[in-house]
Amino acid sequence: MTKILELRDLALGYPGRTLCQNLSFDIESGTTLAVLGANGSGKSTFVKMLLGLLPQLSGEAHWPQGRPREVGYLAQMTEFDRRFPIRVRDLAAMGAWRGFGLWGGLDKAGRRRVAAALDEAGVWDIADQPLHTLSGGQLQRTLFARVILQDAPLILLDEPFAAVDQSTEAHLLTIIERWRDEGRAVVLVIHDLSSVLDHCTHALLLGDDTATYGMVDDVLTPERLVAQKYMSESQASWMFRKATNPVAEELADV
Ligand SMILES: Nc1ncnc2c1ncn2[C@@H]1O[C@H](COP(=O)(O)OP(=O)(O)OP(=O)(O)O)[C@@H](O)[C@H]1O
Repeated sequence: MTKILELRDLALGYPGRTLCQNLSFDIESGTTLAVLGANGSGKSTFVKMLLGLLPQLSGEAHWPQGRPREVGYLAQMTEFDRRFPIRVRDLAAMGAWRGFGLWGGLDKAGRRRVAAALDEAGVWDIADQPLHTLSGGQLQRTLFARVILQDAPLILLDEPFAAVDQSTEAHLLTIIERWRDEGRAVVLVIHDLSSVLDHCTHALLLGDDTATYGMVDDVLTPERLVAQKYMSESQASWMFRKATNPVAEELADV
């Protein structure tokens, strides 16, 4: 595994408002980091800091291999204006703009890459549809195709499953797993604990002025989730009974 980013004693927030501090860990290639926490705990702030849109309040963020030319990014869907008058294939192709420049056109190889990304994301059949006609799930798949085309070593996804159904979520999770298998690092803000337990390697749990980082199974214990007010005791006992009891899981799937 290669270190992509080293965070040391980092404090996050805004002038006059610290959200969390003492963040010290590495983000490495071939890992999937789930960022969890209650609303307002600073998850999007953390992602925006990684993206370089916000400075940290203090501490250091160091890129041992140099800052990558491209960081893949998917913003929260609520930040996206789908009235933009372009088609599915044009939005996806924006992920490959470095290959053809801001004002240039795609060559044959570029068009093939766009088609392959749309196909992998499951939106090839609607490639010519304008954005305003898409459902939430179709738009999210198109945005995933754009991230595929960014071909970045670090990929940041802010609530990628917020407006999608179960089968779309399962499909998008396979793309995230491929990214990890290819040695990319994926950081995703996510609320669904069962997806975190099944698909992520590491977790960062943000709470009131606290942050816990580690392997998923070490961080997401029922006791900690309750202590950090992420869920109530009854929710935690239901959740973990389901996650650790295969018979209950099978019954839940019927
Ligand atoms: N530009 C800003 N200036 C000052 N405070 C901000 C700014 N942007 C966000 N905040 C505050 O910082 C806190 C954390 O916001 P953030 O969006 O990172 O939370 P979050 O964990 O992603 O929340 P959610 O789950 O609701 O998306 C919130 O209280 C928010 O109001």
